[in-house]
Amino acid sequence: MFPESSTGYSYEDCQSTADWLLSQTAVQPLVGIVCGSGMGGLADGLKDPVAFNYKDIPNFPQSTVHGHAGRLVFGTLKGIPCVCMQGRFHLYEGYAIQKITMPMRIFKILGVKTVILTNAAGGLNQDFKVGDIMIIKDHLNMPGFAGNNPLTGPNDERFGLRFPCMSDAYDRELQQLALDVGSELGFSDFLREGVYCVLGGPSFETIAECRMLNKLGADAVGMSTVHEVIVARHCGMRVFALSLITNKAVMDYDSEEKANHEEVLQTGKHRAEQLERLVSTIVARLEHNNNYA
Ligand SMILES: O=P(O)(O)O[C@H]1O[C@H](CO)[C@@H](O)[C@H]1O
Ligand SMILES: Nc1nc2[nH]cnc2c(=O)[nH]1
Repeated sequence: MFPESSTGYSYEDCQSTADWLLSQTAVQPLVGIVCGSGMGGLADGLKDPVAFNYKDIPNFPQSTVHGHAGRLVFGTLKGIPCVCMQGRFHLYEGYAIQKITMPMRIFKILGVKTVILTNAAGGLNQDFKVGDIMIIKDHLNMPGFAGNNPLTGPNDERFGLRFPCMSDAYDRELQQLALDVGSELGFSDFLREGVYCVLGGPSFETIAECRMLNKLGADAVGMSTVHEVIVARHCGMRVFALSLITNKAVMDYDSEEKANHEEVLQTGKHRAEQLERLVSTIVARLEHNNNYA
């Protein structure tokens, strides 16, 4: 059903990519950050950055989506060594799901303990507003229901278990930390919690689909993150993830609104500064609590 499902990268392929990166930079990252659509500015906060274009990194896929620069940036955030993906990969770009998620395994081999993922998402929860930041507490993996899971194929125990648990995918301590940090920064008015649903994309949802997803318990919908979370948890990294609500999912046949990628990128720009402060303060507190792992 998924012809490329066994053509993911081997442990040795991932190791050689990680070794190549470590031979080019002195930064040994403890935190890995993934920038969502229009949120590449998160990487601009890194001190003493060393950046690699994806096209120059052995085995790395290429970014093809506007708003995803396609660079891996190493540096420090408030003194903590970090690596940041300025651009991620999506199913709709045509990559096998194992390729989309391969950077998580590179993170693991590089020594990353905590992964922070961000995404742009449509708000299904009727209480959400454009510009809200939703702390992800759980997910609905729609491609996974259809058998497209990034762990499909032979399992290499050096990465993790054949049947990893996902009921604790989103670290509860980190969710609380984010709420605390958000409140201290005065962000409580636009900080939410909820369930993220991933679809394959690239078409946005119909009205009937949005209504269905909302009934199923999803608060936000997007086309990423969940695959990365599954692979990150499989290999034992802690995960924190958030969605920027860039548009309201259209739920009403009288609505004139139409989802579009330009609005998604614009909302990212508007919230860029607050997102950067939220993420960098969370990273700084990781050190304070000594809770990378
Ligand atoms: O999830 P990220 O990468 O933030 O991007 C989101 O924004 C794009 C649609 O505008 C889709 O790729 C969707 O997944
Ligand atoms: N699937 C999906 N992805 C998005 N990314 C940003 N907004 C949306 C949306 O409304 N739907």
